[in-house]
Parts: sequence; C-alpha cells; structure tokens
Amino acid sequence: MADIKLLASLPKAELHLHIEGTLEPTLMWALAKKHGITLPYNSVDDIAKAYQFDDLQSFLDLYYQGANVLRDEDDFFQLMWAYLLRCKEDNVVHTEMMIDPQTHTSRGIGFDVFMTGFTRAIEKAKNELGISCYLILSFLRHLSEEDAIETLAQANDYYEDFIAVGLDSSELGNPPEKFVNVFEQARALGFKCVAHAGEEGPPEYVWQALELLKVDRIDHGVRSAEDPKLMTHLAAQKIPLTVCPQSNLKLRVVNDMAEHNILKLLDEGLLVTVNSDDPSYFGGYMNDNFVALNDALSMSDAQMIKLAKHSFDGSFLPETIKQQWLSHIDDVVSNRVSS
Ligand code: HPA
Ligand SMILES: [Zn+2]
Repeated sequence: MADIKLLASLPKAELHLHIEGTLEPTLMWALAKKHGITLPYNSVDDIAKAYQFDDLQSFLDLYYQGANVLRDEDDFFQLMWAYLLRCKEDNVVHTEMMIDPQTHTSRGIGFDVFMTGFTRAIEKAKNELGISCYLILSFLRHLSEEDAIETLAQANDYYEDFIAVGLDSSELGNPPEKFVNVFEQARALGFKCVAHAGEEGPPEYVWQALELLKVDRIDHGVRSAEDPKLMTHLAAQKIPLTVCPQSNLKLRVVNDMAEHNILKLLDEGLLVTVNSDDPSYFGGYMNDNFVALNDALSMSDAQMIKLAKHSFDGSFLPETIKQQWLSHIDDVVSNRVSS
C-alpha cells in the first residue's frame, strides 16, 4: 500500500480534464441564480444526488445541461479559477485541459467570451499559484466533421492559446475515422493531437486514432488491453494513455475499482497516467483518484512514483521542463528516504 503522505509531496501533471466537468454543484447553483435560469433540481444537494450514471451517454446528458449556466466571461473565469485552486491543493503543477467550444458556440456564446475568462484565470494561476496550463480544443464527436471544421476556423484568433486538438463526447458509433480531415487541418496548423478512444469503444478505435488521426496520445484507452498487438505497439511507441479511474467506475467502464487494469498496464510497460476527467461529476480530483486506486488495488510506492513521473513524460511540456520536474520528483523521493 503506497504512502498517502508521499502522494501529497509528489508534483503531478493532469493530462485529461474537461474544464466543463469541473463545474461544482455550488457554482452551478449560484450561476443559475445569477442568470435567472431554472434548474431541474431543488437544492445544491439535489444536484450532487443526480450524479448516478449508467454509461457515458447518461453522464453526457447531465454534463451538457450543467454547462448551460455558463453565460458570461466571469462565469468562465470562476470555473477555471476554482479548478486551478484545487490543482494547488493536490500539488498538480501543470495541467493540459480540454475545452468543448461547440457546447458554448451552439448556445450563441463565442470564443471571445469563454476564452477571455479562461485565459484571465490561467494568467492569474501562473502568477499567483505557479501552475502552468495548456489548452486543448476538443471537438464533439456526436456532431459532424463539418461542424468541427467550422469550429477550428472560428478559433482562428485564439490559435496561440491552444497546444492541441482533441475528440470527446459519445464514442460508440462516432469512430475516429469520421474526423480525418479536421485532424489533418489541425496538424497542418501545428497543433498536437489527442482523442478519446477505447473508453467504451473497441481497440479498433484506438488503432484508428493512432493511424488515421495520428494522435500523440490516447484519452482513456483502457480497452486496449483486449488487443495484444495494440498493447505491444503502445508500449514500443511510448504512446501515453490518460486513464481516469473514478470516471471509469462512475460510467461503468469497470464494475469495481478492484478490477481496474491501470496497474497491469503500468507493469506491462505502458505510459499510463492518472487523471480526473470530470471531477465534479465523478467524485474526485487528482489525488482522490490516486487514493481510490490505492484503496482498491494497494499500489506500491514505486508504482505511485512512476505514475507521477509518467504524468510529465506524457505531457506536451518542453523536454527541459519535463526533466526539471522529473528530477524534482527524484529529490522528493530521496529526501523522504534519507529523512
Ligand atoms: O470521459 C469522457 N468521454 C467522452 N466525452 C467526454 N466529455 C467529457 N468527459 C468525457
Ligand atoms: Zn474525458
């Protein structure tokens, strides 16, 4: 069983986080009141109680409904700032966050509104909390590729604020091959690429994300374990998998945390990382996910340290910065051993 005091002392990066999924019931309630929006809940407690899901789609329905309270620049600032304060608590020093622009543009809220709020909070976090942030423009895969292409064009004035493009929402029936052209355009513009694959979808979707979308990492990817050839490929190419344990449990990708395969993937040499996905909806932020794994699977200190190191290895940070954080982790570990 890993030492939880060690967890707090390890710097970590978060690589799979949807900013709209950090909307806590208290903020949702306050923003609904501010904008005169009627929610289908009677209290803040009622909101939290509604977060029981059967699968990905049942979650997405509430997630898009919740995002409807985000209306003005300050709402987006508050959302981002609250998450970055939580990062500080968990010793998350770097975060690469997905934004779903179509969730907002489809409601008539433009990039000028949400990007201004988000970047104001990010700048404040850089200065006051010492946290670095990258943004990932994520396309909603239940919508058409034309819609994704239009969204990429609309982001034109904000390209320098994004490091990558991503692909999220309803996976089954919306395979990566649907988005070949928009990912090709994004790569030509210099963006890194990520995609959700192998969460509910089969290993074939992970292959498509790698071979057709040419992604730099896979979000989730836990179903890769069903394909030995894919496992060998992921290990050999050091493709990061951004795994989200509490999300997998809440969305019934696994039936029991004790059945989660992340440590098996780790021990088989894959570059797996721990992430919170949509922490407000799934019951925990970064360290909560580590604790849930540790409680169910009793990870070793060595596994915990490796997962923290992988979070930087799998990030889009420049090599020099990655190395600084990796040696920082070595220092934390050796000080602990010697004290
Ligand atoms: O885990 C997820 N999967 C797919 N789409 C999402 N959008 C937010 N979270 C998720
Ligand atoms: Zn996700």
